[in-house]
Amino acid sequence: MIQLYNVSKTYQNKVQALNGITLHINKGEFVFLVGPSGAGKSTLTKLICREELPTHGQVIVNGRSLPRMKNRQVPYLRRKMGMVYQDFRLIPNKTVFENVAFALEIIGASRSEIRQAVPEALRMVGMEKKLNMRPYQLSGGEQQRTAVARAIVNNPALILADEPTGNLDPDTSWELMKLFMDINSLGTTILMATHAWDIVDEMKKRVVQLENGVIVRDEEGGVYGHDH
Ligand SMILES: Nc1ncnc2c1ncn2[C@@H]1O[C@H](COP(=O)(O)OP(=O)(O)OP(=O)(O)O)[C@@H](O)[C@H]1O
Repeated sequence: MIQLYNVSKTYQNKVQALNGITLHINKGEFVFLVGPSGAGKSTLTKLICREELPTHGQVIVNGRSLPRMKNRQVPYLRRKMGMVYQDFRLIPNKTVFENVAFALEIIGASRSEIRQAVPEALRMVGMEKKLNMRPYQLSGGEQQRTAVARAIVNNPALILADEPTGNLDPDTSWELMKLFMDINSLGTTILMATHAWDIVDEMKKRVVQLENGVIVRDEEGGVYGHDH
């Protein structure tokens, strides 16, 4: 599903964020991306959703080469992926329902598709009773659940999550992780950058560790590591 070959990324200010990364992720995997701040985790996720382009190397997602992809094809790539961020990124003046529906509206879904898919996604994350509330009326955990509903409403093959529990307390973080596990068990591939070492240690999934822009460990059933 995701193949990176010898990928490097140097930003315009000459900071080299990634240096010769080769990584393959298969359909259905759950992969944690760990490593100290500045190691290159966010940069890696940005290359996979083509928010950034590599300076060198190849990035292939769903069989398509992203560096070669034309800008106008990017929306089609993004339809097959859902993104979840640390800061939720909900639209403040839209309700829970409208936030999730918006992900479908921008890809031209019909009203009947929206009426069917949005309540389904909200049920999956346990937000079906709060569909008329706005983000400021919700707890952090509820906001992130809404963001997860928005990420899954289009049935994506892949979810990219960048520190999704970074703003949540431990109990809420665990509830969210259970939700990600449920989504993964239905076949969705998940790549999650995180500093939540206790969650990584407990879940025993594949762990890819970055340090200074290189992969220093790639381990099935791994733990977070020693830098915490
Ligand atoms: N848009 C940018 N322009 C210039 N440098 C950047 C940019 N984005 C990231 N960097 C630099 O690239 C390096 C890797 O950053 P990145 O955000 O990928 O790390 P990270 O592992 O996600 O860190 P954190 O855990 O703190 O989120 C850092 O040195 C960072 O300052």
